[in-house]
Amino acid sequence: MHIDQHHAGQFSFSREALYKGAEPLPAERLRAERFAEPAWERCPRRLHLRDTPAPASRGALGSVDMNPIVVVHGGGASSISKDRQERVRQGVAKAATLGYRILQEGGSAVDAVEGAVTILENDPEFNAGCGSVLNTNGDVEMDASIMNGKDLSTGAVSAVRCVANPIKLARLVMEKTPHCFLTSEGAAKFAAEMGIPKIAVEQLITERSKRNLEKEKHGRGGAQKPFSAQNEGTVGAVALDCQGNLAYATSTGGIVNKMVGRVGDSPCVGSGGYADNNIGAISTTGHGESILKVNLARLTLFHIEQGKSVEEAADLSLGYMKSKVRGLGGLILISKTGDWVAKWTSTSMPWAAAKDGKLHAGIDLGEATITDLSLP
Ligand SMILES: NC(=O)C[C@H](N)C(=O)O
Repeated sequence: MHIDQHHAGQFSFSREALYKGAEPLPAERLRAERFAEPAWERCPRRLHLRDTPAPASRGALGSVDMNPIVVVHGGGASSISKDRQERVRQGVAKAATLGYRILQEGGSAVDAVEGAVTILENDPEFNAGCGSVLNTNGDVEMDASIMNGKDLSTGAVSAVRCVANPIKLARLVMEKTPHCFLTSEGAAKFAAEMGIPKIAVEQLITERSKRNLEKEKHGRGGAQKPFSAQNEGTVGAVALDCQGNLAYATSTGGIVNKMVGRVGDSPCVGSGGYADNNIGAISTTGHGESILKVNLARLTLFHIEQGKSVEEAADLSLGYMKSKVRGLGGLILISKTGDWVAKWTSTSMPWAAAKDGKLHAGIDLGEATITDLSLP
């Protein structure tokens, strides 16, 4: 099943309009405002965008001209069955490629992570958007968050049901409200105000998620395991744009057979992800309750601040979560200098990274392929 969702910004409100009851601004104008500056200002020295070189003064800015990078994950997992592996591989590759293309075309890190996560939410192989796991009532309740490392602005939603792309709603919370986090009915009401189409929850439910709920309820004696085979597939992305801005996005259906109203780590900034241009950007996955207890995302960035490499920081925080609360998971991380890593303590974690025209990807430990990015 595939859901075609109009861009959430089709009919958006400006912040002022939202609070003064004014007319909505057409998406075209909002987009025009966002991309008002010349292409070279958005992506200096990416001269394939426009042949006019940037004035010399632009080059004096310290934070511009970074090599763009996008890294995505498709969730820490116990194992991924052979028949799904190829589809999962293609899903993360497609998301990383699209995110990278957004950056190459002058989009921001926030645009890239939103775009990449939207692709994964629309892919029923992953536990986010269409394909989300089911709660104990057989219903979908989704969590998502996004953060802009430039100014630490952040938006999150939890327990949302009838939207195709929770990550787009999280971005609207970030950009169109004075708040950071909306939940349940409040989030649904806001989605309606933003013109996001309401969809039937059945459109998000797949046969696989129904089977997984049955397995979890009956096949395992009804007990919730800390991180079972059915709890895979949360999605996330981190990006560094050519102006040196970092961002993260994470989206999930949570864990199978969860209690109604359970909120995991993914929408909680500091646990499900974090982005700060002065440090790095990270998106996490795994057993949500464990991730929340150790604030996995911010803990990892703390190690970077202490001078650790991206590998060391990932090993330290994932190791701490394992030893302290016996929690398994994974993460993707880009430092402000453009070092990146994908690491996990679960059995596997599908991931893909796009940088320098190359696509790196893998699922299992020790597996990494490098291919040329197929860009138009
Ligand atoms: N697969 C996952 O990453 C699950 C997610 N962290 C949650 O607990 O909600």
